[in-house]
Amino acid sequence: MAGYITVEDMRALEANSNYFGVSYGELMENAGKSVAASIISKKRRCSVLVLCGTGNNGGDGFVTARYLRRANFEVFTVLLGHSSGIKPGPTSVNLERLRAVGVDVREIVSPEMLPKEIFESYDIIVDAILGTGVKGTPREPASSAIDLINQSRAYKVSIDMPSGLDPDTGECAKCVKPDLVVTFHAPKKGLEKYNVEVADIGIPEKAMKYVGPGNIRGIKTRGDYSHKGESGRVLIIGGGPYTGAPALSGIAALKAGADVVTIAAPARAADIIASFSPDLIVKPLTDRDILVDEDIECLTPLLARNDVVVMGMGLGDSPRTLAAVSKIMSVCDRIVIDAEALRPDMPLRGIVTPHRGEFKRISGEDASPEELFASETVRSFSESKKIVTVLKGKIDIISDGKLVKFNGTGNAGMTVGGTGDVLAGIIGALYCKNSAFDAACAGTFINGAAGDMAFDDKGYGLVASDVVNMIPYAMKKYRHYL
Ligand SMILES: NC(=O)C1=CN([C@@H]2O[C@H](COP(=O)(O)OP(=O)(O)OC[C@H]3O[C@@H](n4cnc5c(N)ncnc54)[C@H](O)[C@@H]3O)[C@@H](O)[C@H]2O)[C@H](O)CC1
Ligand SMILES: [K+]
Repeated sequence: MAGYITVEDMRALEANSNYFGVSYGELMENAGKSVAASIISKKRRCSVLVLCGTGNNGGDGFVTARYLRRANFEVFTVLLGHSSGIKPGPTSVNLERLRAVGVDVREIVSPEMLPKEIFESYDIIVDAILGTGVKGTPREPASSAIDLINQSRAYKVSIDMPSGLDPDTGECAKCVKPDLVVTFHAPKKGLEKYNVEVADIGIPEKAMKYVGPGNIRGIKTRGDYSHKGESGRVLIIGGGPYTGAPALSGIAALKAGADVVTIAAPARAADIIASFSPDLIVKPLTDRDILVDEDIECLTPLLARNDVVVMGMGLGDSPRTLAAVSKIMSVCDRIVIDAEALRPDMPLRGIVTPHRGEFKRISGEDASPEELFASETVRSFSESKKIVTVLKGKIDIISDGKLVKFNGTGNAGMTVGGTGDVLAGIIGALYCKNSAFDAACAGTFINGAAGDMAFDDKGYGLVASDVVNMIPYAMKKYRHYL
């Protein structure tokens, strides 16, 4: 059996499935059909009572009832609630489809209305009252229905999970005690002690392997009650020969949700960077032109005050600078390392964001994107260094040494300079409040999605600052994707 899956992971898969082309309605159709098939494979034609809640678990029940009816079972359906309480979507559609094939669906809104005798007059009872959306102890009329189901001698089948059970923990203040549970896609830890069948409901492989809206929905960023600084403080150590790169990273980090972004840059570059945006705090370092060892003293309090460091972009590669970079890197644990700082002799940590050439420099592996896509090169490199790697390409490859995810957002217009700096800034912002792997996956998806929005707007004329401007729109579009 596949490993256990959590409710949160299932919701992410559902959202990704919808995004990659298999709709909630199709998933529900496959779910209900699989429950009916399981019953038909075990029981000759007989009478079935289907009890449905007002959520999608109930929707699965409506589909199950329709397939059992089609197989000439005698089916009676009870909706525990009023049909007006069903949200528009696959569940309401399937209620109508069930009624359209002539199956009676009685709406029961209070326990007194429950016809107790029917719990003893059907051979099978299908429990489609509550699934992963249960919150707390079952309320009426679900509560009384669960009691009546448990007192019945009928063969009891629970859809997805016994109604009332917490699928992640198995806790159950009051829940159905089924003979069989037909759950979807992968087993849940809370079902360990039940007789469980796992049904494939057609979640596309892309939904599992690629980053999608389902991986964004759980990302923590600025909340309604956040105080200044709570959403993350990012320190960018960059600039010197180049001034645009750290500025792009800094503004991208702000637009991705960081509260405060400080850019530490050599003196000459600092003034220029500060002129790019009033939103950036810029800290000039000691040397006019490059980052040097002497800067480490003044950087130390900044390193302590910030949640995440993003380092590399625009620093240049003078030996004095690289020596300082190595020392700074060795004292940071939440760091995003990009561009010139990506070198094999560096104590790489946190998250690295190489393109193909930089990946060859740090790993010695010069494989084509196709080979890398098909190989486990990135995973094993990440495992060996105990870091998260974002290998940028047409398809980005993200790994923490155990998991591998691909990202398909983005376009050829993003080969323009600076988009890597933007990515590093977005990931740095998300890394303030999320795990390295989640920040890397979500940041890569958002960066590409912002690039796609910029491409829609400007075609191949897009520049990195156009991508930066689209970050809030991309986050808004995909964080509420359900
Ligand atoms: N994961 C998948 O790929 C698929 C899952 N499907 C099915 O969808 C349910 C989850 O549906 P959801 O609408 O999120 O929640 P539920 O139907 O479980 O319940 C929500 C429903 O119940 C009411 N409710 C919540 N708590 C209580 C309570 N303590 N007492 C009474 N009523 C409660 C709430 O108000 C809502 O009305 C999943 O389990 C699968 O069965 C898809 O259909 C197929 C793909
Ligand atoms: K159920």
